[in-house]
Amino acid sequence: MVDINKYLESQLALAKNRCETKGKNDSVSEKSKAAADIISKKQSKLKHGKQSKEISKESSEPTTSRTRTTTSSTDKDSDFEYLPSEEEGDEEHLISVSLPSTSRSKQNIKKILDDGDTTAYNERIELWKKNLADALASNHDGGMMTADIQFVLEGNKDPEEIHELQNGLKIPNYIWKQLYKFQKVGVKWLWELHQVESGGLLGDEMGLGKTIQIIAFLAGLSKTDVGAWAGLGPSIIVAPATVIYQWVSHFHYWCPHLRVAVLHHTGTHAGNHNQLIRDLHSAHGILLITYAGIVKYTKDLTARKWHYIVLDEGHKIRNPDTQVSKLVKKFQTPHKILITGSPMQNSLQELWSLFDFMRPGLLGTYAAFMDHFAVPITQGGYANATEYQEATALEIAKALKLIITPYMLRRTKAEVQDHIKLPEKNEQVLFCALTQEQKDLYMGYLTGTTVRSILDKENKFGNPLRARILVALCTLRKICNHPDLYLYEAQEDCENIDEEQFGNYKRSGKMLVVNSLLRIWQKQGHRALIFSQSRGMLCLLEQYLQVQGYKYLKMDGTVSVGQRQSMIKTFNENSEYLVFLATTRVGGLGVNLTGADRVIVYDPDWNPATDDQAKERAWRIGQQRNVTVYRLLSAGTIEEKIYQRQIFKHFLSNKILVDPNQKNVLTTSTLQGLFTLEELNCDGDTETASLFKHTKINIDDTKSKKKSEDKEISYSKKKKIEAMKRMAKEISKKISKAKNEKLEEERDPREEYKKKRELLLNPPKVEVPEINLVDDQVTNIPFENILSELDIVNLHAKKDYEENLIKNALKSQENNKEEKSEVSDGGNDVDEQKPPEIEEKVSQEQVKEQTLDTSSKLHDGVTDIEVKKSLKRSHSPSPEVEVENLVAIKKVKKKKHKRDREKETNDDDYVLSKLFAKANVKSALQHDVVVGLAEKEKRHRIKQEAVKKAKDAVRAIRFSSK
Ligand SMILES: Nc1ncnc2c1ncn2[C@@H]1O[C@H](COP(=O)(O)OP(=O)(O)OP(=O)(O)O)[C@@H](O)[C@H]1O
Repeated sequence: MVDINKYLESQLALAKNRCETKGKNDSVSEKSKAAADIISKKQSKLKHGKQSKEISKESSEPTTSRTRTTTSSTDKDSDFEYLPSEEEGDEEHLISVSLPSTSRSKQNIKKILDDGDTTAYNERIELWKKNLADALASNHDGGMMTADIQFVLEGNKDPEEIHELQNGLKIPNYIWKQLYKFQKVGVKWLWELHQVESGGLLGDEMGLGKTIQIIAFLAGLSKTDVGAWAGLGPSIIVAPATVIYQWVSHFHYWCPHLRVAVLHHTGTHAGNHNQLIRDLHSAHGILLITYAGIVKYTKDLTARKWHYIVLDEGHKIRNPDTQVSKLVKKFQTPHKILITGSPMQNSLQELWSLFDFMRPGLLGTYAAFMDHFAVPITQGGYANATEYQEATALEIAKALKLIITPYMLRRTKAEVQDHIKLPEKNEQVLFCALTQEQKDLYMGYLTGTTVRSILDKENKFGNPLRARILVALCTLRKICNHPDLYLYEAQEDCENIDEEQFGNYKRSGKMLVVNSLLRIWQKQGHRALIFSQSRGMLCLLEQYLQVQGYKYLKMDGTVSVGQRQSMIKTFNENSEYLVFLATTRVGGLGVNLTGADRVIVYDPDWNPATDDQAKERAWRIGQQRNVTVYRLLSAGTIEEKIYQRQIFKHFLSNKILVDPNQKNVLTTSTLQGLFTLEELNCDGDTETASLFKHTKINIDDTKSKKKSEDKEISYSKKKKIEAMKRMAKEISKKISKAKNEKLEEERDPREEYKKKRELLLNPPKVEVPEINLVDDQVTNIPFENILSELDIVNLHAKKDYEENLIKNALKSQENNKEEKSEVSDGGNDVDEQKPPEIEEKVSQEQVKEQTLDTSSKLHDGVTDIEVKKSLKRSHSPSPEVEVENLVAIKKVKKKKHKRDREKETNDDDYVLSKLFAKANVKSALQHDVVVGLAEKEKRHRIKQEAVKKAKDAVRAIRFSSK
C-alpha cells in the first residue's frame, strides 16, 4: 500500500535539496525572485477567494464533474485560458485579457445573413429563384451562386433531377454528383440509421466534409415524402459559435430552398426568440444554435417535438456531467446525430457520454461501462500492466469496437486519400530554448513560495493542493510563452518594466522561432495560421506583427460571432494576408482556413485533440498546397510534459478507434517532474526527444551546437562534402542492414526475439511507491499524469530492455551478412535564400527501408538535407555501420506530385536548417511518427482468459441497461 507521508517527505527533501543547490550557484536574479514572490502573493489572494472556491466545490461533487461550469465566462483571469475546458469558450462575451491594447487592422468584413427575419428570407428565396431561372434561360449574370445554379451553368437541364437511394431517399442530383464516393457511403449510412430509428456518430477525420454529408442527407429527407413528418421535420443543429454562420452559408449554397435561422443575438431575427422557434418549427426549417444557446433556451426548445437534432463538434458533450450534456440528452427524438472529428480525446468515459446522447443504453449504465470496459482497458494500457491486464484490455477493446461500429462511421484521410487527393502534410515538433530572462524567471518561480507550498507538505497555506498546482502550472506556461505575460501580473510593484521592451519578441524563445519562420515563409510565398491558447499571447503576437509590418487578421473571443465567417473568407480569398492569428478555442474548431499552408501551434493544450483540431484547419478538402505544421514547445519545461501526455492520450483513443492492439510507450510523470526545468541530456536531447529519439530530425546536430557557440553559420563546402561522403557510406550500410532485417523477418519473424522472450516475462522491476495525489479520474485536468512514478520507471526499464533485446537479436543475425557499398559524393550548397534543388531521385525502396530504422544512434554532424543528397547517390549498400535519425527522409517517401513535393520538402528542410542554425530550436521530432508508434506484441498465453473476461463485460453492460 502507498505510504503517502513517506512519499511527500521524499518530495520535500528533494525540493529542499534542489532549492539549496540552486541557491548556491544559480543565476536566478533578485528581480525574478522578487517578481515570483509578489506574484505568488497576488495569486494566493486572488485565486484563493475565487478559483479554489470553484474547484473545491467541484471536487466535493459526488459525480465526476471535471470542468468549470459554463457560467464563469465573465472571468477575466487569463490563467483559465491555459486550462482544458469543455465550455463554449468562444462566445464574444469572454473578456479579453487586459494587456495593453494593440490596434487591430480594421477590416471591411460583411456579415452573412441567416433566414431568421421572414422578409429577408423571402427576398433570398425570390432572388435564388430568379437566378436559377436566369441560369436555365442562359441569362445568368454571375449574381447569386448556389449548387443547383452551378449545376445548370455546367450544362445540366434539370436542377430538380433526383438520385434515389434504396428504400426511397431522394437526393437532388446536383448535390449527389458533387459528393465524393466515401461521402455517398456516409449519406447512405445516415439513411439506414434513419430507417431503423437510430442515432449515430459521424466521426470522419477533420476536413473530410461531414457538413456536406449531413446537408445532403437532410436535403434528401426534405424531398422524400415519408414518415411522420412527411419529409424533413423541424430540426436543430447545435454548433460552436464560430461555425454557426459557416453552416448558414453551406446550407444556402447546397440547399437554398431550406429555411435556416440562427437563434443567437447576432441572428437577423428581431424580437422574441419564442416567435423565431415557432416560425422555424412550422416552416420545418433548420434552427442553428450554439451550445450556450441550448442552455439558455432549453425550456422553449424541449417543449416542442423536433425531427432531427445534430450536434456539430459533438465532443463538446464528452463530459456527461456538464449542464449542456444533460440538456441535449433531453430532446425526445430517436434521430440524433453527433458529428466530430475527435470522438475520443481524454478517456473512455467520453465515448460513453457521446453514445449516451445518440444511442442511449448501448454502452450500458455509466457505472457498468466504467467498471467493465473503461477501467480494464485503461489499466491494460499502462506500461507496467501485467500480461493478463494487457490481454484483457485488448479483448475488451475489441468487443467495444464491435459494439460501437454499426453506429459510428469514421474514415481517415489516409483511407480516402485516393478519392480526395489531398496534398501532403508534414508535422514537426520544435523544441525551443528559453531565453536567459525566461530561464531566470522560470527558476525564480520554481523556487518561489507557490511551488514551494506545493512541494512542501508542512506548509500552512491552506488552499487545496489542486488549486495551487493549477495556478503554478499556468504561471509556468506564461513564462514559456513570453516573460511579459508573467511579469505583467507584478507590474504594479515591479517598476522596472520597460514599455519600449514590452512584448519584444527577442525576449521569448518561441517568438524568436516565430520570427525566423515568418521571415522565411514570406520569402517562400507561404501563408500561416498561428494558434495560441491565450488571448494575452495573441496580443503580443499581434503587436509583433504590427511592428514587423506583416499583414494579418486576428480572431479571438472578442470578434463578433457574426463577423467570424466573413473574416475567414477574407483571409482565404486575399493572399495579401500573411498571417491569421487565432485562439485555439475560437479559430481552432470547425472552420476552413485553407488559404494558409503553414500552421504554428504556439503552445500545447493538455488535450491533444485541441491542437489536432487547430492544425487541421488548413489540411483539408480544398487545400491545394502541401501543408507544414510546427508545434512549438519550450525545451525542458512544463510544455514538454504536456506534449508527453498528449502522446499518452493518442494511444488511448487509437486503441478503441483504430487498433485495439495499440500499446503505450509513455504513461506518467511525477509532480516533482512537472516543477522542474530539465537540462539537455548528454546527447544534447530534451526529455521528449530522447524518449522518441528514433523520430528525431537531425539537422547537423553537433555542428549546429558548435556553430551557435561561434555565432556563425558555416556551410563550408569541403566539410559538407566530407560529411556527405561519410553519411552516404553509412546510409548504404544501413540500407543493407534494413534489407537483411526484412529478409530475416520474412523467413521467421522475430525468431531470435521469441527465443529470448522468456526473459521478457520477468523484466527488471523497480519498486516505487504508487501514489495518487490528485485523482485524475474526476478532474480531467492535467493530473492523470501524477498517478504513479512506478509507471514511468518501469516504462523506461522495460522499454530499454525490450529495445536492447531486439537490437541484440538483430545484431547477431547481421554478423553473417556481407554487403557492398558504392558511394558517390558531391552535392549542392545550401543557399542562404533558396533551398537546393534535388536532381537525382531516391529509389522508393531505399527510402522506405531507411524509414524502417527505429533503433539507430546519434550520428555526428551531417544535415538532414545532406542525408538526403547522400542517400540519393547510394546504389549498392554495405552492412557494417549503423546510421541514425533518418526519419526526416520519410517525407520524400511517396511518389505523388514529385516536383512540388521535392520543392516543399526542401522548403521545410531549409527552414529547419535555418532554425537550428539561427533561432532557438534545440531539436525537432516528427510528430506523426511519435504518435504512430505502436508495439504489436500479442500475449497469446492468456488470451482465452481475456476473451472470457471481455464476454463477461459485454454481458454486464447489457444487463445493466435492462
Ligand atoms: N464534395 C465536396 N465538394 C466540394 N467541397 C467539399 C466537398 N466535401 C467537402 N468539401 C469542402 O471541404 C471543406 C471541409 O468540409 P467540412 O467543413 O464539412 O469538414 P468537416 O469534416 O466538417 O471538418 P471539421 O471536423 O474540421 O469540422 C469545406 O470547405 C467543404 O466545402
